[in-house]
This record gives sequence, structure tokens and C-alpha cells, in this order.
Amino acid sequence: MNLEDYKGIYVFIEQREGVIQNVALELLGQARKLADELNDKVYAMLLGHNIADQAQSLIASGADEVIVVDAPELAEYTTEPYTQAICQIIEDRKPESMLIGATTLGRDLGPRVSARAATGLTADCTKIEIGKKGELLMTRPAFGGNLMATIACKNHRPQMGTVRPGVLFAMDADENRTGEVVNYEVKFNTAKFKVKLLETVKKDTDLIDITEARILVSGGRGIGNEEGFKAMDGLAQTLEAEVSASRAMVDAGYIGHERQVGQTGKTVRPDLYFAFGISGAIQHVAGMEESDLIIAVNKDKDAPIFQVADLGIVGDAKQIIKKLTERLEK
Ligand SMILES: Cc1cc2nc3c(=O)[nH]c(=O)nc-3n(C[C@H](O)[C@H](O)[C@H](O)COP(=O)(O)OP(=O)(O)OC[C@H]3O[C@@H](n4cnc5c(N)ncnc54)[C@H](O)[C@@H]3O)c2cc1C
Repeated sequence: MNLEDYKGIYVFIEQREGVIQNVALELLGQARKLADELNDKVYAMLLGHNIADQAQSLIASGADEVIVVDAPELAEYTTEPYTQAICQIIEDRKPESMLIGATTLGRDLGPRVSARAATGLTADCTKIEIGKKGELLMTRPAFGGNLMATIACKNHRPQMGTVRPGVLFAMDADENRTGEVVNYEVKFNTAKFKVKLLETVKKDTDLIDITEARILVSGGRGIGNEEGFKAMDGLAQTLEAEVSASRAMVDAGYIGHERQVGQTGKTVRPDLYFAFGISGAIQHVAGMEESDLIIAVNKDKDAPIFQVADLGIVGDAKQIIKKLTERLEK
């Protein structure tokens, strides 16, 4: 492998039912910054069926070139067709780096592509930077979040990473940006398609994505019990917000893991984050400190959550939730 032959930062654009997912725009935003640092280009790989009309929006969000692979085989995500398409792009175009969202889909696709392309993959990154030699430095929590490991892919290309949704920033779309849209044809080896998608069933939990919520009402051990969560639900409904929680409440079985905020949960960045009865452990704060406005309620005035809060209220969370809901309803 001659590393000099490999150029460009390629971003896998995840779309579901034709809707481009936020994580793809976050990856594009970061790829743009890295490419500017390296004096290189950003390539968006848009795979699907009847999705070409989305290409221009990707240029506005940072891509220099959009590689559109439009094929009926790609209408719904299954591993093999998507892997074949990306591996052909790798073989043909020789990307230096490739970023994929660490979503359910990306966590399936990334490893398969990297194995087939005989390169490495750093999974579930929380930070992507450029090293002294222009190499990609990919940082991810290791050993259950007790250690941050920075990993480089020295001898193989592309340097691949899956990145957690919500940790990088999309750039403000600039409609004046110009770029190229290229239609790319893939020759599928259908003999290798071993899985046929018969039906897609949506689970309720799939509909909840706390990373997309503009307002989050989050509860911790200080909320106490189910009654506390019911009160939080009421406040959330008044505010048209989503409910989320600390790991303590997830572990206690009050709420599902899909609503956990923090290092081993989701990284969120809402406009407004309420932390009710959450102490502010480092593993929790890591998942919410980038929120625009943080309002924390805790009965302990020395609770660490107040160090990241914009507004801190020392008091009983349950009483404050009740009063706040009543006042907002009025
Ligand atoms: C490897 C690892 C990964 C982890 N990942 C995560 C993660 O992703 N997310 C996460 O959240 N945690 C995570 N944790 C756990 C984390 O360290 C904390 O244990 C957890 O966040 C504590 O949850 P809590 O704040 O709800 O509870 P506590 O720390 O018990 O805090 C409860 C708070 O409520 C306050 N309180 C009590 N009663 C009231 C009341 N009536 N009104 C107002 N305030 C009240 C108390 O003063 C206290 O500050 C992880 C830990 C490890 C080791």
C-alpha cells in the first residue's frame, strides 16, 4: 500500500427514508475543518435510491464533491450492498480517511468495510484531530470510559473511524458554496447478497432520539422514584421536551438506556438542559456540558453539577418541578 496514493476525507452520509441524519452533517463539518488544515478535499458519499436531490445540501454543509450512488439495491440499508458500494469507491478513488456515524447502521457498516478493505477502524470516537504528520488521531473512551485512548492508523488506508452522534459540530449551511456532484455506478455482486429485507418494523424506542431534542428534562437519583419521573413527564409535556436521565436512574430501571445521557449513554447538545437531582459526575457531564443553557436543581449547594450550570437552584427538585409546571401551564 503506497500511502501517498490516498487523498481526501470521505464522509458516509447516513440517510433514513431519504432524510439525511444530523450525524452526517456533524461529520461533514469536522471533515471540512480537518481538510482545510490539510489543504485537502471533503467528499460526501450519498448512497440510496432516489436521493440525488439531497446532494446540493451536502455541498452547502461542507462537501467539495458529492459522490451519489443511486441504486434500487441501496433503497433500504442492508450490510452487503452498502459494503460493496463503499469498497468499490475505496478501490477506485483511494480515500485517505473515512468517517462514519457511530449509529446502529454505522456500527454495522464501518467494521465490515474496514475488514474488507484490510484497514483499521477506530470505533465510537468522541474526538477527531490531525496529528503532527498529517495523520488522523482518533480518540475514544476505553475500558468502560475510565480511559481515553487516542488511536492512529499508521500503515493502512483509509484511516477509518466511526464517530458518536452529537460530539462534533455541523457548520452553518452556506448556500453559496460550490462543489461537484458525481454519479457513481456500482457493479453489485448479487450472488453475495445473503440477506433479504422482507419488512421493517419500527419499535417505539426507535422513535425517541434524545440527541435530536431541543429541550431535555433530565432526572437523577434526587428525583427519587416513579412518581418523580411522572412529575418530570408533566413538565416535559408542558415544555414540549423529552425526558432523559442519569445512569443511576437507568440502572435502577426507571427509564430505558436509550434515554441515558453521558459517557456510556448519549452525548446531547440541546438548547436547554434541565438537570434535576443529578450530582454532576464527570461521566454524566461529559454527555451534556455542551448544551446551550443548563439549569440545575440540587438540594446540595456544593454538587458538582453547579460548576457546569448556567443557572443553579438549590432546593428540592420535586417541589421545583411542581411549581415550574404550574407556572408554565399558566
Ligand atoms: C465507566 C463509567 C461510565 C459511566 N457512565 C455514565 C453515564 O453515561 N451517565 C451517567 O449519568 N453516569 C454514568 N456513570 C455513573 C456516574 O459516575 C454517577 O454514578 C451517576 O451519574 C450518578 O447519577 P446521579 O447524579 O443521578 O446520582 P447521585 O450521584 O447519587 O446524585 C444524586 C444527586 O441528587 C441530589 N438530591 C438528592 N435528593 C434531592 C432532592 N430532593 N432535590 C434535589 N436534589 C436532590 C443529591 O444532592 C445528589 O447530588 C458512569 C460511571 C462509570 C464508572
